[in-house]
Order: sequence, then structure tokens, then C-alpha cells
Amino acid sequence: MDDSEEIAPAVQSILDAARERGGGGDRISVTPRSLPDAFDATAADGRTPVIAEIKPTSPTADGERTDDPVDLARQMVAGGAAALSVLTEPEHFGGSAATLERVRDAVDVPVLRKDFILHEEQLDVVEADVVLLIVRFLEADGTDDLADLLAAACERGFQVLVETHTAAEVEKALDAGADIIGVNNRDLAELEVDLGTFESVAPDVPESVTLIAESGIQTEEDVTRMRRAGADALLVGSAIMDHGETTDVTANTRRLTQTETDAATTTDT
Ligand SMILES: O=P(O)(O)OC[C@@H](O)[C@@H](O)c1c[nH]c2ccccc12
Repeated sequence: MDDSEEIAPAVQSILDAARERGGGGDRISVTPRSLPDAFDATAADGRTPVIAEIKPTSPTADGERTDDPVDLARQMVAGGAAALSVLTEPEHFGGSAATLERVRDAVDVPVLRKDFILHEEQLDVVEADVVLLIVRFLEADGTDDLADLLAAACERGFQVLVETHTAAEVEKALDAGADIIGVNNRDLAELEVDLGTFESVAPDVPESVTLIAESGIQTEEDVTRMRRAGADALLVGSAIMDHGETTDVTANTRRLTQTETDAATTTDT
């Protein structure tokens, strides 16, 4: 872990809980739905590739959404989402493996398991098409090494989204063999969002990598801004599924997936 910047207490609490969580049972073997193919198909259809996130609550959210995640998932797909992300972290995000399982059974698009995986056995909890590995959290003592965990995930059939926040972390992700990289606009030290993060880090990512802009994307302008900066896809939670229960999830998703952008998609070159 980079000691030059403290992480937020809420994030420390998430990590402490993650260390305590055990693994699943039997070793998982999954046949995944391809995430890059889903992005390509969406772009070919004239939509912006968006991963819509089901996050019942979070340390930065007000309140909790209690409506059925499967209904939310269907609404997101109806709004044109290329893929879904489901939080499985129980203590701070209101997620569960059972929710992910139900959602994945209900839709045809790839589903990302959003959790804080620190050890190989924590991969063996639930089948998903993609798992998240966060570079910053895999540098602390007592966690598995990023490259080892990435290889262990691939051996099980998972695709892996490696989350970064700085150019140095992108370098580490590439060295570990990542071919899908996310740049999180939310800083885990302050929990503040700055879309300039993606803009400054994206140029360091090779064309061959599938590149995802994560967090803080609210408006059509934000979508255009991230696509112009080179995002192949966007990961959006709060703007689609606010925590007030009154919002129209399909309309929110459609607004972002139908944003016109003149960004050259890197996938068809
Ligand atoms: O709700 P937002 O700002 O649209 O962000 C979604 C997603 O990027 C965010 O939830 C996230 C990004 N990386 C994470 C790691 C763990 C938990 C959550 C996240």
C-alpha cells in the first residue's frame, strides 16, 4: 500500500471487513459472457457502452434502495445497458452473492461482481462473468499478489476488470497482465470524484486494452467527456440508481446510453 496517502476511514473499514471474509466452497469454473464483445455489439448498435451498477447503498450514498435488484437489472437492460455490475459486499454496500446469482439468471448481458477480493479463495463465492480486482488494495501486507490473483481468476474462467487510479497503478495492472482496465475517478483517500483523473490517466493505457471510466458520471456531458478521453465504456451507479426510490431507472440508463458522441471508438480500428 502507498503510505503517502491515507485511505478514508470508511474504506479502511471496508478492507478490514474484507480481510475477515472467507472464501466459498468448491472451486468455481465459469463460462463467461464476453465483456468486450458486449461493448462492441452495443457500439455497433449506436449506443454508448455502459455498465450499470446495482448498489443498494454505499458509504457515500444517502439511504438504501430496497426494491428488487432483479427488477432494477431488467430496467437497466431495457435502457440499453451493455453490462451490469452487482455489489456483493454485504456490510457497507448492502450486496450479496445471492443477488448477483439471481440477476445473472435474469439477464443475458455480462455481469461484473463488485467486491473487495483480497485472496484467491474469495473468488470461489459465486459465478460471474467478470470480477473486480483493485490494484491499491492488493499492495497491503497479507493480501495476495495482483498478478497471482489475476491468473487465479482467469484459470477459473472469469474476465478481470483491474481498477486503477493513477498512472503508476496502470503500469502495475499492465505488468500483471490486465487486458481490461478501469480508472476510478473516485479517490479512495478522500472519496471525492474528479473526472479529470480519467483524462489524465487514459493516455497511458494502450489501445489494445479495454478501458473503462468509473464513478462520478452523471450527465450526458460527462459521458461525452469520458468518451472523448478514450473510454471504451463507462461504469455508472448513482446517476442511474439514485437512492430515493422514485427515479426511473430505464430512463436514466437510456439518457446515458443514447448520448451522442463523436469519440472514435477504439474497438473498431
Ligand atoms: O455511483 P458512481 O459514482 O456512478 O460509481 C459507480 C462505481 O464506479 C463505484 O461504485 C465503484 C468504483 N469502484 C468501486 C469499488 C468498490 C465499490 C464501488 C466502486
